[in-house]
Amino acid sequence: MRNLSLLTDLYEFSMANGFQKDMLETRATFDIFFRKVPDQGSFVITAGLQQIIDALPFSFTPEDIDYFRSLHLWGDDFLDFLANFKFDCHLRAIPEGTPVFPRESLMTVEGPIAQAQLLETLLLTILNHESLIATKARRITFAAGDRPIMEFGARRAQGPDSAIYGARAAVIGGAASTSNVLAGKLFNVPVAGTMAHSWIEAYPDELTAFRQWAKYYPDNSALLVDTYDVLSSGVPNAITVFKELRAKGHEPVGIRIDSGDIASLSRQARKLLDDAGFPKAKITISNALDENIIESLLHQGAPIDNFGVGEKLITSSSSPVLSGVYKLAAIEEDGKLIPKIKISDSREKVTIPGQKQVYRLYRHNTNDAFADLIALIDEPVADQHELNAYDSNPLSVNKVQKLNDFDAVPLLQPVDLNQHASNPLDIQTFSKQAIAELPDETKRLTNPDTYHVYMTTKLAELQDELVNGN
Ligand SMILES: Nc1ncnc2c1ncn2[C@@H]1O[C@H](COP(=O)(O)OP(=O)(O)OP(=O)(O)O)[C@@H](O)[C@H]1O
Ligand SMILES: O=P(O)(O)OC[C@H]1O[C@H](OP(=O)(O)OP(=O)(O)O)[C@H](O)[C@@H]1O
Ligand SMILES: O=C(O)c1cccnc1
Repeated sequence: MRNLSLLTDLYEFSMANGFQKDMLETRATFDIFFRKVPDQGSFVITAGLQQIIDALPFSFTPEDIDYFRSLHLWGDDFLDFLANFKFDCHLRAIPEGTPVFPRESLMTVEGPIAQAQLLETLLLTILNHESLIATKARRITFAAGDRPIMEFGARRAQGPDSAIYGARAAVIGGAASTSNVLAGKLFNVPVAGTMAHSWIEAYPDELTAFRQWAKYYPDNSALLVDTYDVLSSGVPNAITVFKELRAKGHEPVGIRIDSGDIASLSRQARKLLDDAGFPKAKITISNALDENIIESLLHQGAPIDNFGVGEKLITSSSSPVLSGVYKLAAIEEDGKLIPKIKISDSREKVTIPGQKQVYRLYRHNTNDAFADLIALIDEPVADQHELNAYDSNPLSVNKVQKLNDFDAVPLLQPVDLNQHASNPLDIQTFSKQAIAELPDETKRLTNPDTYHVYMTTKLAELQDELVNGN
């Protein structure tokens, strides 16, 4: 694992330098949350916790300290502090794969303020990226239904890290496999793929190219049929090779189409394959696919079995930013954590103060989640079945709601920095279960219904008090 301790903005060090002088032992709590869901969806799939665990505890090497010294920004006392500090931050996080909603904390950091401040950029870059791609993958796999999505994006990702961790996040969000071999090795997820046009172009003709492929991969013969002409050349040549394979006792896998009008080509290719006696040969489609094109193709009745999805998934190109933020929620005074708030010009940006817990509320004795609730950490929410709740969205008109007959399950859990990494496919399974618990109206891709995130009365009053008292 690379040392990512310096992957932070300069101002974090500048602040830590001052904190080290003014409040060395003072502890603080920071929250990570976001305000807007990409693609106007209703929820984000959280991902990236494992990479944060891998990057911690952070520390600085003698070379790092030499580099800091060369900047001539800070004195020896701060450089000694950086060289010698013992990591003492405690993280709580909502597990990877969980659907999460605006304004609720996905992660909290509690620790000496100079250390906790230094974590901001690193935690955000990891969580924002992986959660963004897991969320996009969830949208794409939702559109595809039970048809597998192969993640094909490495070549179009914004650099190697986005390709590698994006592939992991794509699997968390629902992709069945990745074409990225390094991601396959690092995260123990399935790798899969077909062939490129270069394979076909390299041989004297398409039939020879298909035959050679079938010779080397008799049981993995997904042939790319659109190099010359799908219907007059690609599919007929594939059928010829499929017949030869079957004569030798191998069942062909199928074809891939990567251009043209996919609905019409897949329909005609299906008929040719069926008529030739290959109803089980699968049709894989690729070419700048996303959830909208996939929905449209399926709506057009295109007989597609698998989708290969690259650039629009790995870059989340339609909505390429998840703006998770890191905000101070409490700071120690006289041995107690005192809630803090950020009030800004825009009501939307007022933060929720204090050390908190996030609960998923289920209708009593069911797995039907209907809302989330943010509470102060020491409120006994899990024992209650009735309460007055305040919408955490400052723009909401129906501020107060009476909630009753619910079970509350806490979502933020302590993070063990030594915890064993889970397989992304297991996280995917967990994620699907957690999504299944949400109301169907909140899951549709277009104009999903709002899933409410409430605050307890105590928390709402605290927020009001701090807004009015400042
Ligand atoms: N029937 C269809 N309905 C909706 N979208 C389609 C359909 N057929 C293809 N598409 C999508 O339309 C977009 C453009 O397709 P087109 O074949 O013109 O792509 P292209 O990139 O120009 O082709 P090529 O890869 O040959 O250069 C792609 O994103 C493709 O997935
Ligand atoms: O379109 P994506 O969703 O990113 O899927 C991956 C693309 O990568 C390959 O294209 P290639 O690099 O050969 O370029 P092409 O667009 O000319 O096919 C493949 O044939 C897909 O079209
Ligand atoms: O295996 C494939 O078919 C593949 C892999 C990456 C990009 N495009 C296609």
